[in-house]
Amino acid sequence: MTDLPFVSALVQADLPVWEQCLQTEFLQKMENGTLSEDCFKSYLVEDSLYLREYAKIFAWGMTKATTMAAMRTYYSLLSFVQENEDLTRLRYLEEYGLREADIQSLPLRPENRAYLDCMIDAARNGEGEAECLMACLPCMLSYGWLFQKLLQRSPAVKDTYYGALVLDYAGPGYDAACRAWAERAEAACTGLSPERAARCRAIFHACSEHELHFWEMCATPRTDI
Ligand SMILES: Cc1ncc(C[n+]2csc(CCO)c2C)c(N)n1
Repeated sequence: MTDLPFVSALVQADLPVWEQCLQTEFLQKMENGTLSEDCFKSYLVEDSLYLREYAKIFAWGMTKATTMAAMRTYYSLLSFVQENEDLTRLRYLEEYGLREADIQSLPLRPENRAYLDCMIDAARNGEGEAECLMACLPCMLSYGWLFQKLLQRSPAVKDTYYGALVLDYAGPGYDAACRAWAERAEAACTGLSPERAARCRAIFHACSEHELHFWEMCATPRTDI
């Protein structure tokens, strides 16, 4: 991504945070095959709630779109999230006897709520596409980076129960999607005033930190499912 200077600099600056994500108890256990199904089930439930709310970031983005190109970015992101995020997750949920409809009334845990509030605030109160995309990007790019690393370091993970999830994010299809989002974010962040560029960097960084807190939270399962 050296041809995307704004986005590359963001990623470089936050690699230490993403490295910390890899060191969290949840991902370490996923990598070495000792993650309990309780923890994983809890992650799936929390993440399903997260993804439902995550869709609203694009809704806020759309209200501010000034071009058809921006509109298209939002709806293609929205449909990608709904289609790609859902397949594997719904299959796992089903194995636990959980249907998506059954978990909708569960409360979001505080770390999840705080992360979503941060993203929604950026999309709702930011000036436009740049802020909205900065809020979404760490979630998208960190997953690609994390699961590629995990698979490189421990190829045997693909033969574990969690292999399907890892492969979803570590493959070339997901990588190509990340590249397309990064290009879109680069275009949205090119030529911003220094003040606005700094605000965008702060949003990206805050969201990377929230990803870390989300992984940390997942080491302790929910007690209400
Ligand atoms: C807490 C949390 N953070 C990131 C993702 C990953 N993710 C969410 S939307 C999206 C883009 C389309 O797939 C990606 C990669 C997740 N599932 N849960």
